[in-house]
Formats: sequence, C-alpha cells, structure tokens
Amino acid sequence: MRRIHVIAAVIRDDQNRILIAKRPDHAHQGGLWEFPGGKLEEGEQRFDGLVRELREELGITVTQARPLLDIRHDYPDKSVRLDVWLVTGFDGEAHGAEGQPVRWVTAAGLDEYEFPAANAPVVRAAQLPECYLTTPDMNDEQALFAGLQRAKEAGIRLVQLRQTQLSGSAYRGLVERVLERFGADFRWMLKGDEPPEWPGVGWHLTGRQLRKIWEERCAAEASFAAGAPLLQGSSPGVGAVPPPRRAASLFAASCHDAEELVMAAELGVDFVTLSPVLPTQSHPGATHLGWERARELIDSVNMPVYLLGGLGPQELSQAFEAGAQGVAGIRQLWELAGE
Ligand SMILES: Nc1nc2c([nH]c(=O)n2[C@@H]2O[C@H](COP(=O)(O)OP(=O)(O)OP(=O)(O)O)[C@@H](O)[C@H]2O)c(=O)[nH]1
Ligand SMILES: [Mg+2]
Repeated sequence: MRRIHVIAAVIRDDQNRILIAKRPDHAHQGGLWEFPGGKLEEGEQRFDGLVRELREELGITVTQARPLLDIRHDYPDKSVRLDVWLVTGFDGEAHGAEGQPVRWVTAAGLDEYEFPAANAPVVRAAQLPECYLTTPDMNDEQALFAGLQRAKEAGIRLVQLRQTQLSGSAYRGLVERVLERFGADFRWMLKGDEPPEWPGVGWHLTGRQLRKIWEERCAAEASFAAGAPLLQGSSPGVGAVPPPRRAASLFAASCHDAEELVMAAELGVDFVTLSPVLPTQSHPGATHLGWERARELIDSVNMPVYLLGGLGPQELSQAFEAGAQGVAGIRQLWELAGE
C-alpha cells in the first residue's frame, strides 16, 4: 500500500493551549478529533504544505513552525506518514473554515479527547517539553533543592530524580520530601524496579531494566502460547501480558541502540532517551552515536525521543532537525539552572 504523506499541526497559542478539530463523520477516521492538516501535494515542500493546509482548514497564515514528530502508521485500509509540526506563530483568527468544530484545549486536556490510533505518540509529543533534566547525584539535599528551585525558574518542566547513590528507603524518603516541595512544579520521573507508588509520577527504566522486563515478558508470552495458565492481570489474546505501568503517569526508558528502541516501543513507553549522541565528560573515550546515526534511529521509531549525551539547550535546534523531541541532560541542564 502506498504511504500517504500527511502534514499535521500542533498549534500552540500564547496561553499554551492547543487547537484540535473534529473530523467530518464521512471522512477516514471520521468523528474523531485531529490535529489540523492534510495530504502533501505532489512536488510540494513540507513547510509549504503546512501553510496551505492551515490556510484552507483554519484561515490562518503560519509565521513560525518547526518539525515536532514524524511517524508512520498502518491502518487496515490506509498507510500514513504523519509529519507533525509545532506551530507557535500565525496570523489570523483560527476557525473551522470547512465547517468543522475546533477547540483550544490545554496540553493535559488532550487526554479527554478521542483521536485516531496513529495519534497517541503525537498527543504525547504535544504534552512533553523540549528539555528533560536528570538530577546529578548530590548528597547535599539543600543544594539539590536549591538547584531544583533554579531549574523551575529556568523553565524546566520534566525531571528525573535519579540519585544513583541512593536506593531503598533512603531514595523513597528523598522522593517524599522532593514531591512535597516540588510535586506540582515538574512532571516527575523516578527510577526503580517497580512503577512508582505515587499517583501521577512517572517511571524511567535504565537500559538494563528495559532488557530484563523485555525478556520476562517474552518468557511469559511464550508460556502463555504454550498453554500455561494466565499470569495474574493478563487477558487472553495477542500481547497477553500487559506492560507494567499505572494509568495517567509517564513511562520511559533509556535506549542506546536500535534493539533497545524496539523493546521500548513494544513495551508501550511514552518516550525514550537515546544516548550518547556526543562524547561526554563522564565517558570521554566511549563510543558515541553521532548526529547522523541518531537521526536514523529516531526515524525508525514512532515515539518522542530525547537526545542525550554531551548536549544542552544550545543543541536544541540541531536535535529538532534530527527529529527529536528535544534534549535530555544532567550537567548542561543543571548548569543552565545556575550554580
Ligand atoms: N489531518 C490529520 N490527519 C490525520 C491525523 N491522524 C491521522 O491518522 N490522520 C489521517 O491522515 C489522513 C489525512 O487526511 P485528511 O483527511 O486530513 O487530508 P486532507 O485534509 O488533504 O483532506 P481531503 O482528502 O478531504 O482533501 C487521513 O487518512 C487521516 O485519517 C491527524 O491528527 N490530523
Ligand atoms: Mg485535513
């Protein structure tokens, strides 16, 4: 089946609201909500297609936009490439120029609407920020808190509390204190062998945990296929063993190669980090992916990818060009928040 190249737009206004539109009942995936856009025409440049579609469908003229997420999805009757752009500047008042209902909703509010199946990672990309901070290991809790305060003021919104020097009850105690003070300021990601017990708090797997969970799941599926009794919590059918997660919280993994990206995608993560893109201070001699390989790997998956390793906010536009959601980091993002 020939894949149709579709340009779609996550349009964000100055109040950080996002525009969605309802597809006509008779259309493909009719009656569902969508990000405005449509088919790229023969020989048309991607940006030109974006401008044309939003003029036709919403009566606005795009003045500022960049690629956000580029994915492929196969419906039973149609294969699409959803080439999604983030539009942050436009002239005119957006309205349903083809009679379609349109609505401005908050990023979190997108969860309340029903989109075509291809859109799940697009909704995630629309909700996730450009920078993903991992806290450096710090024994001085006051310094950690001061750094988090600065990160908040610098506009960081997504943070992994890693603290490799802590585990068990010492880590849990720190989590309690951090959430009490900064629970509402960031979307939090935690490490651990189990999904976090705090509501709304996300879980970030290391590459090693990702492989382990993947192998356990493959073993469970093999024994299910061989007629073994169902594991608790699983339902019959393909992919009978559901990925371990709690609703309404993010699930992510650290990936380093194509194999780990496939595992993460099949476990249904919301996003991944991909590293190391460049040599880092902590591992100066280690092999790194480089920009070209990073771009290829991002292109091979259908989910938001943060590039990690020797990168900071200065590399954001290069990361966007490679198709990434943005950059992740410890040192550069922590230092951005000032010492
Ligand atoms: N615009 C848009 N299309 C989407 C989204 N998600 C998704 O799966 N699609 C699919 O991508 C294709 C885009 O087609 P479209 O109907 O918008 O195309 P168009 O504006 O050129 O319309 P036309 O064919 O009536 O001229 C459809 O098959 C649609 O189901 C989305 O969020 N926005
Ligand atoms: Mg359309």
